[in-house]
Parts: sequence; structure tokens; C-alpha cells
Amino acid sequence: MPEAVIRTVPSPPGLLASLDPLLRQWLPRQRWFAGKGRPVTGFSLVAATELLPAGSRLGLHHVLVRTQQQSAPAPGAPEEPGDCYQLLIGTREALPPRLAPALIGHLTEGPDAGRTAYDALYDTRPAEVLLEALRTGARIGGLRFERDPEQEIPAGLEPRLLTAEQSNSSVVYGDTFILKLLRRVVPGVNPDLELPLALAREGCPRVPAPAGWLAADLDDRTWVLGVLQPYVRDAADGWELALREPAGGDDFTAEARALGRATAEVHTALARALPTVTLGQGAVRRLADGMAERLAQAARAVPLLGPYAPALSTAFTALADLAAEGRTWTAQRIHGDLHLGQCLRSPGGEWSLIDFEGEPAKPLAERRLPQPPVRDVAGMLRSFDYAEHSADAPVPGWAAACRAAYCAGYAEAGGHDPRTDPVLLRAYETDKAVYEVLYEARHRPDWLPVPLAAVRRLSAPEPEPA
Ligand SMILES: Nc1ncnc2c1ncn2[C@@H]1O[C@H](COP(=O)(O)OP(=O)(O)O)[C@@H](O)[C@H]1O
Ligand SMILES: O=P(O)(O)O[C@H]1O[C@H](CO)[C@@H](O[C@H]2O[C@H](CO)[C@@H](O)[C@H](O)[C@H]2O)[C@H](O)[C@H]1O
Repeated sequence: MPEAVIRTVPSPPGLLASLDPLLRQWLPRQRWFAGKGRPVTGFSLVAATELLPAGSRLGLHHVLVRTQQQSAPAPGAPEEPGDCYQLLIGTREALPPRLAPALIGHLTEGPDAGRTAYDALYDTRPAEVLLEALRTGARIGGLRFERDPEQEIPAGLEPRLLTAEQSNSSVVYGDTFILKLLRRVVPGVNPDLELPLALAREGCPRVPAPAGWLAADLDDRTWVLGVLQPYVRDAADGWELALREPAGGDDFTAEARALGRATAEVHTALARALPTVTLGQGAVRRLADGMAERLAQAARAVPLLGPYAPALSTAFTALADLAAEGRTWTAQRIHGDLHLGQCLRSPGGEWSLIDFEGEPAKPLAERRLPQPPVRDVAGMLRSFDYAEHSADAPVPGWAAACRAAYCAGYAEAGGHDPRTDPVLLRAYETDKAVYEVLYEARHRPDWLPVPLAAVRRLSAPEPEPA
């Protein structure tokens, strides 16, 4: 069993200077690096804490660095401060072969000269150090390891780094807990901790309750750096399950209905736990204007969208018109980025929702605003559409059946049936499809036909009632 770590000294002053040239190469190659395409020209140190003493067989530093980046890819573009990243830097005299994928580079100067720096989350001992610090509620330099005293965290759980494509990095401990270390970090309350904590207080079982978390207090602001949650063992995510169904011909509608119920339960608990507001004419106009602006930007970036833009924008004007007639909507805290990949089904058939970070590219303050819950519903409806298009043997009508079942389940569990609010639903679905066009054009051009098909559907005039 690892001993509790605990050195409260800051990392040595020369650390960043020696890491700088290595990080310039290494950081932009990481999946979770958010500033791709703009060359990194340097770093400034936000905080560094020594977790295991340099000079020992294994040195370990917790580091927050801010990048300095060019504002555009073009050579000579002006530099500006970029994002702040959380790194766990290990140093060893030599890296064993199992740690080869974690290599950052060889340090040639500073206090660790001659040693090899690597991403320590790949390594057992540093991951154990983090869990032990959480377990014991340690304070190390400016780092605060907090824990929920109600949950038992056993000592000595064996860590393994998740290798899934992620925006952050997660370590699973003995298939019992999962620690998500946020990579791009910002000061302020992070919904990925705030919302699961609020749901746990409400006794909502649909979201794994935080058992611990890591925070830093810097310049009078709190930075949430990581969250430890119970691990849903042998879970399958909704995307994997949905893709099995259209190909295999099994009926996914029962699962879609259960997912609708789970979403409504989470929304109901969030509405109880945190403030709700009424959106009147002015707020809805701003909402609709924001959607229209995102459409205009996306159409500039993806010319294929252009011909559909005028028809799509009618979804947003219809929303503003309804508000102008006096219709209001309730807004509350929501998931903010809900899709099938964010839903986990346990072997017992229970659904959990994860990853309440919201859309990471948006500012924290915006992500924490109350929003109509239909926004999450629209995200899920788009996801069923994606699943039908992505199946090896698509079954026409599969998504429509799942969408109906999801809405019915949502209504059954106390949510308003989203189909009774078609104008708001169409506006949010359109907004999401537009976002997806931009996302796919940038990240996965082969997938572009999926949201474009939705764009065609959403821009077609509604059929006349029979
Ligand atoms: N509580 C959990 N139990 C089981 N697996 C989980 C849990 N939380 C996350 N995961 C797994 O970890 C992956 C990444 O988690 P997520 O919160 O989506 O991270 P990110 O924000 O980095 O994308 C998920 O797709 C899921 O497979
Ligand atoms: O993974 P994130 O939560 O950061 O979300 C981004 O990537 C998603 C893809 O991984 C993307 O989701 C889109 O594709 C999914 C299938 O891969 C589909 O289920 C979603 O409905 C669809 O939006 C998401 O938009 C993007 O923000």
C-alpha cells in the first residue's frame, strides 16, 4: 500500500525552464490539447507543487502551465496568452518500456537535468499518490484534496489509465472509482463537480456521486482540477448499445424510453437543487439571436450549409415570435452536452448520466446559466439520428421510433413532453445540427453527411396536416 505523500514545498524554480522546449513539442500532440493549429511559443507557470521529492527514484510534480500561442496558424501571427493546462510530470533516470507512450522528453538543464520527464498518469505510483491524497483529505502546497466522509475509499486500489478518446484524462482504481483529471482548467465553479454534488444532495441516483475532488486556491479563486466518482463496472455507453441495435434488428425503444426517464429524473432533481428562472421576451430574443449568429458563423465556415441557412433561420425567428406573443419558458441547470455517449448502462440495466462539464469550448459562466431543459432533449434526439446513420445496416424509422420513445419516457417521469413544445424543440435541434456541421467539418469530415441530412430535414417545410 502506498504511503501518503506529502511534501508541501513548491517545485524547484528551474523546473519550467527545463521542461519548456519539451512541452512545446509534446503538448500540441495530446488529444486533450484545445489550442490545435496555433503554434505554442512558450509557457508561463501558474503553479507547481512537488508531490514526490526530486532526486528520488521517481520525482513527481503537479504543474499548472499557461501556454503562449500565436493567435493564428500563419507564420509571424501575434502571440497571446492561451489556455491553462493541468500536468502531472514524473521524472525518472530512465523510463521502463511500459512507460514509452508517456515520454515527454529528456531534461538537459535545471534541477532534474539528466532525468527523463513523462506524463505520470500512465504510471502506477503517481496515480496511487493521487488516490491516497484524496483518501486522506491531504493539503499539499496550494492543492486541496477533498473527500465525502460518507463514502468509503479503500486504500491500495490498483490504478489504470483509461485509453478511450477523451477531452480530459481518467484513471480507474480497482474498478471501484474513476478519477477524472481536468486538462484545460479555468478558475471558478466547475459544473462537472457542482452538478453531481447537487444531484447527490437531492438523492438522485442517476449520476455517480462525487467521492472526492481536487482543487487549488490561487489568487483568491478556486480551480476545480479533478473529480473522483464511483465507477460503474462493466457499463456500456448508449452509443455502443444503440449501434448494436439497428444492425442486429433488436428494439432499442425500451432503452430509449428508460433514457428519457433518466433524463427527466436528473432534470427534476436539478430544478429542485438549483435556481430556476423564467425566460421572457427579451431573454428568448437573445437566445434566438445567439442561435442565428451561430448559424451565420457556421455557414461562413462551411459553405455547404449556406443554401439551407435562410430556411433554418426560420426556426429561430419562430421562437422569438412566440416569445413576442407572450409565451415564456422556465430555464434551469441542465447537463449541457447530452448525447448517447454520455449515458452509461450498468449490467443491471440502470442508466447513469456522466460528464456535466457542458461544452468545454464555452466560457464557464455561460455553461452555468440556467437553460430550457429541452436543450438536453434535443441533444439526445440528434444522437438517435446519428446512430441510425452510423449503423452498418441502417433500419429506416429506427431513429424516429427511439425519438418518440425517449420523449414518452421523459414525459412519464415528470418532464414536460418535449413534443408539446415543437417550436422550442425545433430551434434547439436546429442549433445543435448547425453546431454538429461545424464540429464534423473541423474534426471528422467523413461524418459531415450525418448532420447535413438533419439540416436538409430541418429546413424542409413542415408537411401540411392530413
Ligand atoms: N462513473 C463512471 N463509471 C464508468 N465509466 C465512466 C464513469 N465516468 C466516466 N466513465 C468512462 O470514462 C469516459 C470518459 O469520461 P468523461 O466524463 O466523458 O470524460 P471527458 O470529459 O474527458 O470526455 C466515458 O466515456 C466512460 O467510458
Ligand atoms: O465528446 P464530447 O462530449 O466532447 O462531444 C463532441 O464530440 C462528439 C463526438 O464524439 C459529438 O457528438 C456527435 O457525434 C456523436 C457520435 O459520435 C453523436 O452521438 C452526437 O449526437 C453528435 O452530436 C459532439 O457534438 C461534440 O461536441
